[in-house]
Amino acid sequence: MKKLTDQILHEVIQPRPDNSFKGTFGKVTLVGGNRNFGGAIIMASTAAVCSGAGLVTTCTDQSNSGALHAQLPEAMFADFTDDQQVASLVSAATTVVVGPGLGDDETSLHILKNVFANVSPAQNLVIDGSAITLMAREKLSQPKANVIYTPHEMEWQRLSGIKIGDQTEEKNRAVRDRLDATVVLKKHHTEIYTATTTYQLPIGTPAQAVGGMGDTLAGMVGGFTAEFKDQGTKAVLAAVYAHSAIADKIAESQYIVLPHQISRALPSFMKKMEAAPQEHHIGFLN
Ligand SMILES: NC(=O)C1=CN([C@@H]2O[C@H](COP(=O)(O)OP(=O)(O)OC[C@H]3O[C@@H](n4cnc5c(N)ncnc54)[C@H](O)[C@@H]3O)[C@@H](O)[C@H]2O)[C@@H](O)CC1
Ligand SMILES: Nc1ncnc2c1ncn2[C@@H]1O[C@H](COP(=O)(O)OP(=O)(O)O)[C@@H](O)[C@H]1O
Ligand SMILES: [Mg+2]
Repeated sequence: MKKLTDQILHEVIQPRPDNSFKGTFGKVTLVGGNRNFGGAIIMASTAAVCSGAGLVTTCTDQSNSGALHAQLPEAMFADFTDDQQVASLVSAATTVVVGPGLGDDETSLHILKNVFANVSPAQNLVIDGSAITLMAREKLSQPKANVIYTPHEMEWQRLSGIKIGDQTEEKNRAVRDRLDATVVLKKHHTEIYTATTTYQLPIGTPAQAVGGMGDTLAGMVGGFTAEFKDQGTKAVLAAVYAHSAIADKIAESQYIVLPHQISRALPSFMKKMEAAPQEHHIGFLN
């Protein structure tokens, strides 16, 4: 297993060209957040916006609209039960993120099927949380797209059939190869399975063991893969690394890290990473 280093950040986070506009940095469409889990999709959307995606649209339960706009006026809203609107927002996206707080009832399943029916091979599709659980339970086929799964160990057990205690690199890779997708297996020292390589994240802290931490990562993967779309899988690696690097820094002075704090720290963190490597350790949160 290859250990990720902060080098990945310097490779991926490039200065923005002068001659650019929001369309240069990709569109992210996020789908999730039922009546009970609105916070999950708001956290994911916040992460996508703060990662620098050009345009972010959140397809969620109508009841979350006010909270979304109050927290994150940069995001646009769509009702996730409006099949036609979701279909066109999914088709137009650089990256689609589906699953944070989606839930696992009949409505959730219908929405997930609509998303899967409208993605195309050139798009990135981040499948997280409830969407992984639903796919496994309903035995849904994986749509043709550049698929990135972000399961925790139980979600990976459901999807892969490999029990948590048996999730070895060899077994995980065999399932990854069958899926032909990128797998971000989240835990302490998260593992990332790409087509060619297995990476391990050597950083991260138990201060991250807080609800919404994975929703935030899913939004960051969405934001990075849209903004840095030419970087391919490296954008996923950079998002995973940045998520825990920021958390480690916050955890120097806090017992726990709140997921939205990671998102809010992203713009200044990314500015430091864009700078020369020798400068990047100097207190980016100050
Ligand atoms: N504020 C919100 O709205 C939140 C909504 N959430 C959403 O709630 C839905 C259900 O997700 P959950 O993950 O809570 O529930 P799940 O039922 O999918 O997974 C939790 C179960 O997995 C087990 N488990 C084993 N290993 C684990 C590991 N390494 N990490 C996490 N759990 C592990 C736990 O003990 C528990 O029994 C998702 O759609 C998620 O996005 C959660 O993210 C929590 C916050
Ligand atoms: N002890 C830990 N050490 C490092 N990272 C952790 C630890 N516990 C949780 N995390 C990270 O927090 C996130 C949890 O994801 P997930 O369980 O999907 O959260 P949620 O669905 O509540 O948002 C993952 O990125 C995981 O790697
Ligand atoms: Mg999760």
